[in-house]
Amino acid sequence: MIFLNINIDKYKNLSRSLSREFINLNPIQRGGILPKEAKKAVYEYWDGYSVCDYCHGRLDEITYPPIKDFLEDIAQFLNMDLARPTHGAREGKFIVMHAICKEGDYVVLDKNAHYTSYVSAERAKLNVAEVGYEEEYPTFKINLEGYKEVVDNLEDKGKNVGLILLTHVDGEYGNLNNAEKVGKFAKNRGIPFLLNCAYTVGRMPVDGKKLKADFIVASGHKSMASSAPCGILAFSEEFSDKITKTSEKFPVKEVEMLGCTSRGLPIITLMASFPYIVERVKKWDEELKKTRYVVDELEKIGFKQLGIKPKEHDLIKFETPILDEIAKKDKRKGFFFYDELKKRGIGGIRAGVSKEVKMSVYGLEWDQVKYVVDSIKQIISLNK
Ligand SMILES: Cc1ncc(COP(=O)(O)O)c(C=O)c1O
Repeated sequence: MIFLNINIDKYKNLSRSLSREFINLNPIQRGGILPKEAKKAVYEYWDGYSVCDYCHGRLDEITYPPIKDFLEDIAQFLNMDLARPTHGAREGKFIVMHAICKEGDYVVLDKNAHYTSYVSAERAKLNVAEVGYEEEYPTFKINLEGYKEVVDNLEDKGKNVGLILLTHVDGEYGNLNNAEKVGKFAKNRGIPFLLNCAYTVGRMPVDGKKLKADFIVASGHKSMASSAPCGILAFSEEFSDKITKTSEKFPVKEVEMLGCTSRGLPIITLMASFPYIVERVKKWDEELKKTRYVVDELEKIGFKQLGIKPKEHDLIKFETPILDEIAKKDKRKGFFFYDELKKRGIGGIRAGVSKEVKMSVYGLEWDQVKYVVDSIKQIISLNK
């Protein structure tokens, strides 16, 4: 038999090298840590299509577990009209682009947009046009006024702009954009507006109507304390016909959802974490205090924060010439920092990188935040 050549030992006893006892500073992972209530639900729902016990044809209509209610509640939480589960922010973006744009249309997006915004557009056979920076190094701040110029230029050339996309907070610098400004512009021009909230919904309060968003995409595993892959697409009533269009052959199934999206454990964790999320976004100011404390303290020892100052989001990117100097002398090269942090029970910093580091202390207790700062200071003073 062919499969006898497969070495299956590596699949036995899968264990995670970054153990749960570690303080994980990886910005893409800090917002996805499950509270204990959600961990308990995992035991009940870990089998395949576990949410489908009482399904009458469509995921968003399931009443037990309460997916139907949850979608109404999450829409309300985001101040949007309707919501559907997705497998993540990227799937939400693709759904919107595919449902509302025509092949060859332009998506106008910010230069800090995530790669998945570009790939979604490519998959939907759309073109992209970028809105650039007001300032490059060191803030990499997007010139929001630039949306008008880019749209005007395209329209002057007879191109159709099918969608305006803004990354609410980008994954490179953690810059928070004034979404309301872009939302108002989009409304005035009659162009649908998609706000990518992968890094905001579930971490900080987001009010879709205030920001004039027609669509909000959120990421369960990045920012809503859920297992991957899952997310939310919230949208306004105006676009519901296109987003929720049903199949001709299978009239109960929504085409853009390929019938049903998150049909098992991830959506359970998303729902089980919802009460926790509702509470934690109220503590956003405290999270910003922790973030700013880290920046202030580490700038004292030669780190330089990139992106807009003061921080309005927990993702911090530092330029770290001091680490680079040490790496040049240390036999472990750039790996010394990762190695020294690991000895102190801290993980999530990319191994081998010494010129720039990204980190987040979102959701850590103050004593843990101080421990991280003190550990980094100690590593530098002992190794330089
Ligand atoms: C700004 C931004 N958008 C989208 C994503 C992708 O999110 P998802 O995995 O939910 O598709 C990321 C991931 O890092 C991101 O930083």
